[in-house]
Amino acid sequence: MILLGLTGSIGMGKTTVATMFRRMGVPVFDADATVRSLQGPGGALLPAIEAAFPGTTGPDGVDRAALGARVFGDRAALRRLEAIVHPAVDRARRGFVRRHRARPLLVDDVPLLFETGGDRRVDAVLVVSAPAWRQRRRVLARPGMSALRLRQVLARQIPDPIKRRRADFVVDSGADLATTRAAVRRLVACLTAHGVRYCRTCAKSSSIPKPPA
Ligand SMILES: CC(C)(COP(=O)(O)OP(=O)(O)OC[C@H]1O[C@@H](n2cnc3c(N)ncnc32)[C@H](O)[C@@H]1O)[C@@H](O)C(=O)NCCC(=O)NCCS
Ligand SMILES: Nc1ncnc2c1ncn2[C@@H]1O[C@H](COP(=O)(O)OP(=O)(O)OP(=O)(O)O)[C@@H](O)[C@H]1O
Repeated sequence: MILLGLTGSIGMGKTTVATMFRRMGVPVFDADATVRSLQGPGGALLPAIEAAFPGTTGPDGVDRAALGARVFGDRAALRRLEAIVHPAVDRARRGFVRRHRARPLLVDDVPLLFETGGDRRVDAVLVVSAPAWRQRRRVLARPGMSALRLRQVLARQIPDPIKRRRADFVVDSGADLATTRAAVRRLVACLTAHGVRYCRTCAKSSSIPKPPA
């Protein structure tokens, strides 16, 4: 079984590509959704988070703005939060892998895969990437998003060119959805038929798209 890490910077199309994998029958573990459910109403992590960061949880779960204000900009506090959140996400992921262990390919969708060292636990990494101007246009079209907030998020993420360099595979999401879907389909077919090592060679010879870093 191959565990493929799926990542990409904000607005690059990672969620869209994760949906494409699901529709092709590939099980996808959604790390972000897992965090949200563990931190949501009645979530298993609420007592530990309240103990470490008093006043940041309530009947609706974690107050993300309040918790963000406590941890972003304070490295030690963020590490304390991660020490609560990440082991629980790892447990949920191990359960997901166990449930689907008979499948040839699983996807681990983690927005901060490289930032949190998750690339070490997967067999290969797929980065979804588009030109920066297109990313910016997509993100700024979202309600409540501003140029300042985009700058702040980008400052906390490893830059896209470095992600692409570190990736085994890159899917270009800069063109239309059909082109991206075709690239995902080629990757699924190659990985399930031949495995990671062979597909890395395919990617280099460009039958699976890997734009230059
Ligand atoms: C502090 C929280 C509640 C703030 O939530 P909020 O919805 O306001 O922001 P969101 O999660 O969308 O993060 C905004 C941006 O901050 C950055 N960021 C979030 N968590 C981290 C982190 N652990 N390390 C570095 N950057 C981070 C990302 O670039 C992200 O795009 C939330 O980010 C959180 O619980 N983070 C810690 C858990 C974690 O590491 N999650 C991600 C990986 S599993
Ligand atoms: N070829 C393409 N591939 C992927 N997404 C595309 C493409 N063309 C247009 N889009 C659009 O770009 C947007 C990408 O948003 P998406 O939520 O998938 O990104 P994301 O990387 O998950 O973002 P975030 O990290 O902020 O959650 C969607 O609205 C999607 O429809």
